[in-house]
Amino acid sequence: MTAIVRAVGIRKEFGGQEVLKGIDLEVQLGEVLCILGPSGSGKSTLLRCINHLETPDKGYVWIKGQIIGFELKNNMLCELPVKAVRAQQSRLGMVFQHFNLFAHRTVLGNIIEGPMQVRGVPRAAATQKAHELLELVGLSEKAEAWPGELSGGQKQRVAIARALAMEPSVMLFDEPTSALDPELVGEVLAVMKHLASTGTTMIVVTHEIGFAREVADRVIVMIDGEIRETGPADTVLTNPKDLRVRTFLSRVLT
Ligand SMILES: Nc1ncnc2c1ncn2[C@@H]1O[C@H](COP(=O)(O)OP(=O)(O)OP(=O)(O)O)[C@@H](O)[C@H]1O
Repeated sequence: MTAIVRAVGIRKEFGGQEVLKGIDLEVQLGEVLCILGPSGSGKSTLLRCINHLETPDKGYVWIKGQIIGFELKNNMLCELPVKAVRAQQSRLGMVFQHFNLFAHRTVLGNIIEGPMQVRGVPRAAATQKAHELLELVGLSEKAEAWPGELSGGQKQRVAIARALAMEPSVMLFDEPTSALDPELVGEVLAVMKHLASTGTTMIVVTHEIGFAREVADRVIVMIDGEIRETGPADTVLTNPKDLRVRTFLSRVLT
């Protein structure tokens, strides 16, 4: 097995409150991992520590064997300069709850920006790839549209295409459907299901238990900054051992 993501001993506190209490986690090549848990249990913070949008107070994350945010100099770990961290982050496709599209760029402009600016891909190649990705997310006809002309579901599909354009090693989703009207959730989950079926390595923070049950290779449940349960979706969702996980699931499954 090949671990694409390895997190060891991740701790994070905000204002004296410990939000992550020593998280160890591995994600294998092609694996879909869903992170579930009550509001405030630290799911988003864990995701943000994995891609170094938050620097853990303790612990380290390796992406494809390379430690993120640091380099080894004279046998000592030193913080990397911001630009080098950005380059590392570009190997992690991040999809946020609130899309974060550039309002003053067209759909196509949003997708080609990263590959051209960060990876130096020529415009023609970036444009061709963007059209392929728009087809993948079912939005070929929207290439020249502005974000403001799109529904929430369409915006999120563009955000997924934009993340994929960077050819990331792993896709990170932070509650990608939470900001959507209920009738738009399905179209985004369908794109994510398709990605999962193509072997994309994915870490998904979600409240969509149905998605986790259907798509996840593995589920973890976080409670109060700790992983309290981990295993195949069916086992965790139908027969959790941890009492607090059982209480959480009984609330969300009814
Ligand atoms: N930048 C920050 N500054 C201060 N506190 C923060 C920050 N980010 C997160 N927190 C706090 O850390 C705790 C965990 O937040 P986090 O967003 O990781 O939880 P979550 O499980 O993703 O919750 P939700 O499902 O509601 O999104 C919360 O108490 C939150 O208020």
